[in-house]
Amino acid sequence: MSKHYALVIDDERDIRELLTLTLGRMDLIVETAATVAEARQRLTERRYALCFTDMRLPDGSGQEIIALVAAQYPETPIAMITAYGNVDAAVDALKAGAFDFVSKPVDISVLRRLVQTALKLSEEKRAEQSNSGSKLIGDSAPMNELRATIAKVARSQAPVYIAGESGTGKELVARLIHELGPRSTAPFVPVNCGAIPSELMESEFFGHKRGSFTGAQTDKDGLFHAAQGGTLFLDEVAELPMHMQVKLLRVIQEKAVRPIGARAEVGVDVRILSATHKNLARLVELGSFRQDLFYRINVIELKVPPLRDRREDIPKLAGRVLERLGKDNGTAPARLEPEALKALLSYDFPGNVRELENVLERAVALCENNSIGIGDLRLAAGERAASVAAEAWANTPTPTAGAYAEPRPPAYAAEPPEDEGFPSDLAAAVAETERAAIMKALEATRWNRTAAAKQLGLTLRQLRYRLEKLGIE
Ligand SMILES: Nc1ncnc2c1ncn2[C@@H]1O[C@H](COP(=O)(O)OP(=O)(O)OP(=O)(O)O)[C@@H](O)[C@H]1O
Repeated sequence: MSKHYALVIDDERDIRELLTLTLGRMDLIVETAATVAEARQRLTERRYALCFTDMRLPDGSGQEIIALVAAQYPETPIAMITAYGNVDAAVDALKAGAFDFVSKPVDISVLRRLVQTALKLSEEKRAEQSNSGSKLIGDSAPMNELRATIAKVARSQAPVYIAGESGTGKELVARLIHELGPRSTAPFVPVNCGAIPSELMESEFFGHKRGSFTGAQTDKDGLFHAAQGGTLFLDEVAELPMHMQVKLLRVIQEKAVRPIGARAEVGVDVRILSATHKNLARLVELGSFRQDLFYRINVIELKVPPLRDRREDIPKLAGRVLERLGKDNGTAPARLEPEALKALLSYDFPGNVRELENVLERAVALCENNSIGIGDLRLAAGERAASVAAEAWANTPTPTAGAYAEPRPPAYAAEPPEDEGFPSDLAAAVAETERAAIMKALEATRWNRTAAAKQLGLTLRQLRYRLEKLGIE
């Protein structure tokens, strides 16, 4: 069993030594701090299985530390060391979030019991956290393997690159890596790199100073700042334009950002996770993604398998989705008729789990008597389903039709404007054309957003962004 660490915070050297000795005999590795400042520092350095703090410290109070631990390190039990008979202080400590207290002079048998309880508590908290792994549904061999890898990489601080088709659960995986790791109490900040206009990217990522460009009316913190101490998840990382790739590489190497218009750089402590449904290694070969950045973000690569490679997970996933939809609608979960389940099991799901969710949501709305028949699923014909998504991966675009090339003309023929005159409101006219094109693609694909995005030469994310912007449900 791995050893547990304990932190003893007391300005009296005798107490520190006594507790170090006693706890050491209980197989704990003890570290000490004599001030609030030192304790804060220690707490950022490691996860303690247990903490003890004195009430009065030269630069603050034990209460302060208890509140800090309760808020930021909830998995660490903390006990207050109080003067004998000081009931009020003990009660206050418990109210602030301490799990127990010990009175001076310390009684060794009381201390022993307290340590045992604390360690149990600490284990329970950890188990609770690792339970969040159950958010990832599926018991197939690839999913079990994925879960084990997630648990392993969560402990490391290395950048992880999550590869996999659209809708396979890459963002979910990124969240789990964050939640199961030591940064779980700090923010998880997801960024869709495909949805930020290129000219705003630098300011979004690094922030800006007031007046640094037209429109910069106030100081603004960037995404790196928002993720300080936590995790920044770069989704659709293949969509980063070249100039941002260079800047990002620098930030990762220097661990510092310089907001636009600022003189000095600011240090950042952020773990980088990234994902794309494209084949990033191919994009590197084609020259549209920098190799040096690829190596930096791809220290560990994690592959999320497509749903058609783990069909045995479909019934459980469908069950969970139907349960959730039932709850949302205030009804019992809809039932899948055997034929419908059979159809789901043999469908290819180019849009993976997200498509399964969409298919079921539509089916619940269409079905009668809360029972989903094969017709309610409206699955696309077999050949069409044959892996639109897999194509995005395998046929990663040639340099001319690449991620940074001009968008391809859509597969449907855009109709030339009937009137040769100028529109009186260009923005509205553009939005109208965009809406018409999107609606046409959606109807042609029976609202299969993955397939529609493909037809429009967009990523699914880009399509979703536009749907939201145009208010298309
Ligand atoms: N194994 C899973 N268990 C439960 N839900 C899942 C699983 N995989 C995916 N999902 C659900 O499917 C949806 C899509 O997942 P997510 O957004 O993580 O996919 P993605 O791979 O990041 O997609 P994209 O490439 O489009 O960004 C989400 O609602 C997510 O909760």
